[in-house]
This record gives sequence, structure tokens and C-alpha cells, in this order.
Amino acid sequence: MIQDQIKQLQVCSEVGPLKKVMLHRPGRELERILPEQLSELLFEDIPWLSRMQKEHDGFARELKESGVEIFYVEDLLQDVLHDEVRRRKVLEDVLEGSDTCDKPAKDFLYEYLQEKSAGEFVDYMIGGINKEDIKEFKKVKSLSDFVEDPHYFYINPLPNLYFMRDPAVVIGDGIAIGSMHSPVRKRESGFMRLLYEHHPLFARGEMDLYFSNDFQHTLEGGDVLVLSKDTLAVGCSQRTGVAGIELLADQLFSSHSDIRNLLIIQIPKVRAYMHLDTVFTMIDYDKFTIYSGILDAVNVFSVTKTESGAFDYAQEENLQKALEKYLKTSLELIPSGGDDPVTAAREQWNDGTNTLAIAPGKVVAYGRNEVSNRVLRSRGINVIEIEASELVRGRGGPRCMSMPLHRTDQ
Ligand SMILES: NC(=O)NCCC[C@H](N)C(=O)O
Repeated sequence: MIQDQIKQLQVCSEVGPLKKVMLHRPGRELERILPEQLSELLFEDIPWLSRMQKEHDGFARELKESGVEIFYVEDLLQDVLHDEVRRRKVLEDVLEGSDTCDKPAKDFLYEYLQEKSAGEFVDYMIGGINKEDIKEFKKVKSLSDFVEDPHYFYINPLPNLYFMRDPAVVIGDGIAIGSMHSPVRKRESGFMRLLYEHHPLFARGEMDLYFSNDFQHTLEGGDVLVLSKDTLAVGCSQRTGVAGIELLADQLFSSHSDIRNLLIIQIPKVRAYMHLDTVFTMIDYDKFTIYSGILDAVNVFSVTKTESGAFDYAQEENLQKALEKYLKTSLELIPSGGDDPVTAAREQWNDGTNTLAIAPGKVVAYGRNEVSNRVLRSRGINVIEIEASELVRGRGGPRCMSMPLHRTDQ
């Protein structure tokens, strides 16, 4: 039984036909963002939620029409949080680990939230809680009433949860749970850990765990690309550092994983390219799209496992040669945004490079990036366009918004 469940999840490339994916439909957490909190919450602008939901539903519709089964994280969380003991544990983790909750607020919220249904509980955990939210809570007096403003959050909202790519990644038939760089995203990977441990979809903790949200060093899913059964690309970026990458290599090399090689792609540590997948995605077994504006600033290293189990490090000549060496094929790097550096930079900012492959040579992309999509089509790629006036405001595209659970590769 457990073996069958484990086989439900398998990702051996970025492009094999996508069968199952996890998403989060944006909800009221997006309506909690205030202009003065934008940078702390990792947004550039205030989104219009109802339009964003329509756009997200359009994304989900395209996936379904291509035969992809969708699992919404909010539903999976409800499945495991029907259990009262687990709800209590989550509450303890959230309230005790919070600097924003003083004692009277904690006492009130323990009682109030413990009584809620699994659905309402999940809704509060994602949407957050401030003083204005609950009538009875407004009457509770505490120090925070004097020192904080009324919009102050006792439980922070999770506006980045719709970027499902980052808190966890399936590698082969195991999983790496991210240790998030920013405090505002840490609860997201805590949720993935909860699903991993208790949900039957994740074989209730029986899958190999290659990275954990409680590791001290950071690693986020947007930096991990499964290139083939034995090779990963890992971005060394603003969000994922060398210590996290080394830890991942160590965990993979000392487990049953088939991964033998990690290609470390070092990119500039800037907001516009916070993860590797904002500048580089795989679109077919022998095709990638890349933002050419970073090519001169990229360094590529490899870590491989030797016969004796030791690590072997090397600097690679350049990205194309390194990919060809480890994927054992000649391949094309297609410039997103085309040849004009101005268009390329503008479209990269709006996630033109962040495509989601749903089959070899078939990708979902934001329709707004007209030049990038034209270039891809001219190279024989089937591009499914989705609308993204609002989805784009959190700085992530179709790949960032999806966590593949199962792909069928040959
Ligand atoms: N893989 C990705 O690049 N994900 C996009 C994350 C955007 C989010 N606002 C963040 O800054 O973390």
C-alpha cells in the first residue's frame, strides 16, 4: 500500500508529461497587503484579488484541459487538520514561535481557534488574524494595543502561498522541503512538512526526505530544477546559498536517490532574479529558455558523487557545455524576450522566462510576454498563454505557481 502511494509522486525531469500538480488559489491573504508592507511581504504592488482569482482559475483550467489533476494545498491541509491534536500542534508552533503575540492574545487565540472547523482554521492560518478580525478579540486588552497599530497581525497572512513551487520540491520519488529565506514564507514550508508527515498523498512520511524546513541553511524550490533522473540544477541565488546546496547534495548522495550530479548555477543576488527559475527554465529534453541579460554574470560548478562516495567539485566552462555534458545531448538555449536587451529585461521582470512545461515542448506562459512567446513558437514550442495582469504582481510565473507531483518520463 505504502509503496503504491509513494509511486503516486515522481518527478524525474522538468518536462515529462505532467499528471499531478499542487496549486493554491489566491485568497483573502492577498487583501491584507498594505503599501508600507510591500517589500517585507515580497510584493511590488497591491493585487486586485477577484481578477487574480479569475486569472488563476484560467491557469487551472488550462492544466485540467491538458489532463493534469490538480490538488489544492488548502484542501490537503484541511484533510490533515480534521485531527484536533494536529490542529493544537500547529497552533502551538504558530503562536509560540511568534514575536507578535503577547500572552493575552495567545490565550484568547488558543481557545478561539481550537474550536474552529478544519476549514475555518486553515482559512485563518493562510489569511492571518489581526485585532479587527474577531469581535470578541477586539475586547481583549494587551500591551500590543498600546504599542502597535490596529492593522497589526497576531498571525501573519501568507500572500506568497500561491507560489507553490518554493516551499517544497519532488525529486525522483523523494521530496525536499524548503528552508525559507524570508520569515514571511516560513509557515508555508511548515505546512508542506505537515502534509509530508500526515497526508496519504505523501505516503505519510514514507517518502525519502532530502531537505527539511528546520535545517538552518536556506534552500527554496524555485532554485531546484530536476533536469533528468540523475542530474539537478540548483541556483545559488538570493534565496539559496552554498551551505544549503551542500547539505542537499549530502542528503541526496547518502540516500537511495538516483541523483548523482548537481549543477550549481550561480546567479546575481538581486530581487529581479530571486530564484534560478526566474531566469532559466527547461522546456523540452533538449531546450531551455534563458534571460540572456544574465549570461555574462553566471558561473557554473558541478558536484558529483565519486565511487568512494566523496564529493568531487569542478568549475564548468559555461552553462551550455555543462548542460550538454550532464544531459548527454546537444541542446538549444532560447533567449526569452528575443535579441533586444530592453524587451528582454522587461519581459524577464514580468516572468517571461518562468515557463511551466506540461509536456516536452509544450509550456504554459504569461500571454503578456509577447516577444518571449513568439520566440518560443518560432523554435517549435507549443505555448499555452494565460492572462496575468494581477498574478504577475507577486513576481512569479506559471512555474513558480505550481508544484509538480507526478510526471511520466520514459
Ligand atoms: N520560484 C519563484 O521565483 N517564485 C516566485 C516567488 C515570488 C515571491 N513574491 C517571493 O519573493 O518569494
